[in-house]
Amino acid sequence: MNVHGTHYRTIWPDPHDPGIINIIDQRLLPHRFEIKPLHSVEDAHRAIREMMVRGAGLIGATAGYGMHLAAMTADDGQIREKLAEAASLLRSARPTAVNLAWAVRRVLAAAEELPTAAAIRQAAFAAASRIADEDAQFCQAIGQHGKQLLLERWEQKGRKTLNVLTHCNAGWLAFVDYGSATAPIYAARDEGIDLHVWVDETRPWNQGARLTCWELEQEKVPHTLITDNAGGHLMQQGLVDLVIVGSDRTTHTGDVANKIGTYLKALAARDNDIPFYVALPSSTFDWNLDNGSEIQIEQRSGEEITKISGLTEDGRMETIAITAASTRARNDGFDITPARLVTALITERGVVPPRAEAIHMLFADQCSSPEHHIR
Ligand SMILES: CSC[C@@H](O)[C@@H](O)C(=O)COP(=O)(O)O
Repeated sequence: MNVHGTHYRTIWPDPHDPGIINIIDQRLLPHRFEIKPLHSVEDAHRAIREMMVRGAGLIGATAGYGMHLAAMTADDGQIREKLAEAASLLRSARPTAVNLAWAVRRVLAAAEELPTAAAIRQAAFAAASRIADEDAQFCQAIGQHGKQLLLERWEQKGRKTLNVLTHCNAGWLAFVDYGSATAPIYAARDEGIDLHVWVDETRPWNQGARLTCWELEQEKVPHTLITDNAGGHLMQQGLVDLVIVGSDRTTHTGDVANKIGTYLKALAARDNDIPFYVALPSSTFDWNLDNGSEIQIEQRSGEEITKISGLTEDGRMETIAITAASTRARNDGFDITPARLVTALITERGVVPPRAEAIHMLFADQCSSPEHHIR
C-alpha cells in the first residue's frame, strides 16, 4: 500500500543489513507512522506480544523473520538449539492466529537436516521471505476472486452504491500487503464499482476505528465508522449489502475464529439474508481441528476495556480510565462463527463453501501434507 506516496509492505528486511527487519508500530496509528527495527527473535516476540504488529498474516510473517533473526544471531555450534528455543518463544507470543505456529514450523522444516550453519541461515531467510512474499501474493489473488462477488451484488442492486460491512482490521496492516477482507474491496474499487464501507470500531483495541479507517482513507475508499453494536440495525434498515471479514484460524470444516464480535455480525447477517464472507489465505486453515470450539481463544487484560488510549490535543499518546477502579472486566479476544453462518470462504485459490469436502478438494495438497500440519 502507498503511504505518503511510497509503497510499503508491513514488514521488510533492511536492504543493507539482513540482520534488521523493519516493521510499522501499529500501536501508534493513525496518529503516527513510525518504522521500528527488529534485531533479534526477542524483539520479534515482543512486537507480536505487545501488538506492534498484529493480524494473522503479519503475525505469521513476523514469526518467520523472527526465526531468521534467531539463526542470524546464533553461534554456529548452537544454531539448532537456538532455533528450537526461538520456535517455542515465538509460539508462546499469542495463541489464536494459526499462522504463527505454521510459519515457525515452515522455517524449521526448511532448516532441517542441513549440514552447516551457513546453509541453515540461508534457508531460514529464504523461507521467511517466501512466507512474506506468498502472503502478499495470496491476498492479491483473494482480491481477484472476491471482486467477482462484489461485482455480482452490485449488478443485482442496479449498480447503486454497494455497502460492505467489515469488522476489525483484516487489511494491509494485518498482512504483508493488500489484506484479505480489504483486497476484494480494493480490486472492486479499481474496476469502478461504486462502494462504501461500514467499519465496526472493534472494541476494545479499536482496530476498525484506528487501522481500517486509516487504511481506507489512504486508499481513498469511502467509509463510515460505526459502533460495534450498530451493524444489525443497519442491516435491518437495508443499508448493508454484504459482510466481509478476515480470520485468525479456520478449521478445515469451515468454522471461523475471528475478532470478538464477528459471530454477532454473522447472526445478524443470517437473520437479514445478507451474504457473510470470510476472506483468508490458506495459511489460516487449521488442518488438525474438526470443530471451532477446540480453538484456543486469547484472554487479554481487562485493562484494555476499563482504560482507553488516544492522542491529546498537544500530540501526546495518553491512557485514561473509563470505569471505576474497582470494575472487573473479562476480555476474550476472539469468537467462533460456525460454518453454517458463513456464505463462503474467499481464498487465494477461489471461493469455496465452508464445508470440509469442498475445502479439501481445493487444498488437497495441503490438507494431507505434514508441512501444513502444525502439531
Ligand atoms: C487477518 S486477522 C483477522 C482480523 O479480522 C482480526 O481478527 C484481527 O485483526 C486479528 O486480531 P488482532 O488481535 O488485531 O491480531
